[in-house]
Amino acid sequence: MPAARVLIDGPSELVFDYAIPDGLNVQPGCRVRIPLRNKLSQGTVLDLVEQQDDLGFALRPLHSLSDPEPLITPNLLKAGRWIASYYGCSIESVIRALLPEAVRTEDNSAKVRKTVVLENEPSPEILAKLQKRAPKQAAILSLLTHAPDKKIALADLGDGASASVKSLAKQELVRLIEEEVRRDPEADGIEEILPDSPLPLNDEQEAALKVVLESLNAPSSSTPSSPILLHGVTGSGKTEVYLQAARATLDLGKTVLVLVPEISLTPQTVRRFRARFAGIQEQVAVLHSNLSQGERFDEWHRIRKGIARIVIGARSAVFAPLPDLGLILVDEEHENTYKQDQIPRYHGRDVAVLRAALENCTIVLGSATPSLESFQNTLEGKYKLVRLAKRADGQSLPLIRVLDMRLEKQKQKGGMAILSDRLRNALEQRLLKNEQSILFLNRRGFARSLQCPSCGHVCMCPHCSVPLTYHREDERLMCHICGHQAVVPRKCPECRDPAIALQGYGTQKVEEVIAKVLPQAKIARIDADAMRKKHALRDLLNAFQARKIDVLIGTQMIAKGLHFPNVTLVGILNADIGLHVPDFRAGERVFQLLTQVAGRAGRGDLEGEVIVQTFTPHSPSVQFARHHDFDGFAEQELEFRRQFGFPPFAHCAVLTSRSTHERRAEFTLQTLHRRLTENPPPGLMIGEPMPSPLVKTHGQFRFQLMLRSAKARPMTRHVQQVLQKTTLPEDVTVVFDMDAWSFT
Ligand SMILES: Nc1ncnc2c1ncn2[C@@H]1O[C@H](COP(=O)(O)OP(=O)(O)OP(=O)(O)O)[C@@H](O)[C@H]1O
Ligand SMILES: [Zn+2]
Ligand SMILES: [Zn+2]
Repeated sequence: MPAARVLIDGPSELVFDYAIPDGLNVQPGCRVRIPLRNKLSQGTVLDLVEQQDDLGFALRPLHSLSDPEPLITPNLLKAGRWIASYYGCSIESVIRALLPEAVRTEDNSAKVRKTVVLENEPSPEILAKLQKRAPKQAAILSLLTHAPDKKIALADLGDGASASVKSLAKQELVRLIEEEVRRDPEADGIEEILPDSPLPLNDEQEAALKVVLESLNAPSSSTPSSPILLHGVTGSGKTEVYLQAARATLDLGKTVLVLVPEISLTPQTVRRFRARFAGIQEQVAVLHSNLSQGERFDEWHRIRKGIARIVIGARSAVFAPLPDLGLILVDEEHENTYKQDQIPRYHGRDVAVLRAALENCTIVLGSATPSLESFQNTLEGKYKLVRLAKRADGQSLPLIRVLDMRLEKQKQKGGMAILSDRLRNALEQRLLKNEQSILFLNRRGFARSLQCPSCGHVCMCPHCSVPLTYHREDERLMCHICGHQAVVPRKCPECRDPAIALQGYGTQKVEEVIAKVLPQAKIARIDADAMRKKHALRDLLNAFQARKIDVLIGTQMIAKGLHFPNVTLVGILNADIGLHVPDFRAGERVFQLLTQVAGRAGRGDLEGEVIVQTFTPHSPSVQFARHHDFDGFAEQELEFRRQFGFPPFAHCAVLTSRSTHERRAEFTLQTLHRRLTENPPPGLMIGEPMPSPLVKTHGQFRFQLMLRSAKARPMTRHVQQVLQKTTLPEDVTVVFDMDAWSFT
């Protein structure tokens, strides 16, 4: 008689075996009710195990099944185990990701959503006090004051907001109510979508589709076909290839999973899927982050039953329980939003590749700027490479001009040098011709490097070839990889200019400047603040589409997948910023960003122009982007990565300790470092414990060290073993981030 090995819900990771009562069809992945101490609890069956005869006591029988069918399919359970061991996290945390809260809680029929309502406008004194003492509460209040109807769903405030809300409620500043919601996620202001039909493909698209179809039609008995990397320049019609591949998959009676970096930032992609499959609207499920619990529950079950046959969602949708999965599409596969920055810290694209292998289905990773990880996989023959080198509408890629802001700075004599004369003239011309412009402000990275405004010199680590980070508190420069330290130079080491200093300005400032030089222009701004209001982004993009706006100013948010035929000018104000952060992917990110942003120009009948303002005009990221030369960039960047032992030639993980108590956080990491170096697996490179670039956030001090190894598993295992053997002080949290994408 097999017994059921059950993982009990809850943070304590309890796993117990239970006997299976006669007549109960219990399988791995089933949700069950079990007796625990004196009450009934819920859990998930991880495995069926042989009951041992010599236990000396009888196992307690489990009580009942919560759902007659296993909620986690065998393949997803396998993926879950892989994630737990690869990323070094608990299987419980992975099950949480696999089964959304809405699906795990038993009473999911509730059609209510917990909503936070502003009860009393906070006085400036209270706000100031909160900003110091409880910044999270202050942030919630400021969100509420700007929200429509002064209310926001609790779920939209993100993980861990409950405590802050509770405390705000105690101060009678907010109220938590349960709001009735409609269960139709579409009912909420989605505009009418006109159906469209497939476009005749051009030769390149045809060839790309053929590769996908070959994989789709491969007999299921054969070995799984390799993942396909679709490298298509901006505007080359990748989406059309996705759409036709999706259609072919449905025709085979199979289902389709579409992953996008973020639903709200890729409205046009979502809209095109809806439009193409409009006749079978109910077959498309879009997993927004703002679904209520009830909606999420409904969608999840619609997917599991095979009613929804196309699922579009961000990272976590990789766990959507689609039956008969035939095709996974990962759009903008290079995007770092695919990496989850909370436990379990999985990478959505990598899990998608794993899932495709387990389900023996086709997977396409698409991008105009593929990650070097994926690209290297094509060079090693693990992935197939398919290319779309031309724009679908026959237009050429936009002309990119690089403007040396060091000269501009001299001309403008000590000013902030936000807008060059060249860019200003170009904007004026567009206004005269009634064409539109996008101005892009790079805001990545708060941890600033030191750059000379006169000659563009950046202070670099002599050992690691990454920029040194400036620590204001103690006026030091520090390398976050090896620990090298230097004093802040009084003069630029290159040109002797004493003005070497931090630069930084925001979208608001840009808006001011533009309004001054182009008083007649209609200007709008998209940034994190503007995004907060529901539908604000969509409304703004619609207004831009309708040409009610001349100049759109924005940050990273406008870099992705937008298609506006009347945009003929894109200005990139400060191409450098992201270049000088202490992150070996900095160059890659800047290249991606410049290419993607430039790709927003000239997507209609009119030719596009891109002006890139930079203090380092000769940096490879800028130059290769300017020449639309992905291969050139990849070759040089891969050489650098290989030489210094960075991904894709090694796995890179970060171990972080944090505490409100600075010394204890530091001491803990030093202890861990000592133990890690005691008998490391061969090939493991262990960095020095260092303050994080963001040393103090949310009142916590953070220290980190970087680990690298060509082999992933031995590294994760070694760290887990050391962590298990080490008793951490109560007020210190230690986080292990495998395949880290953020080093701040
Ligand atoms: N075969 C085709 N014939 C005519 N027009 C096409 C064809 N394929 C795509 N297009 C059009 O070309 C434009 C750009 O295509 P699409 O947005 O799919 O490109 P993309 O590669 O996804 O771009 P990006 O990476 O920049 O988001 C769209 O307006 C699309 O309708
Ligand atoms: Zn200088
Ligand atoms: Zn260094």
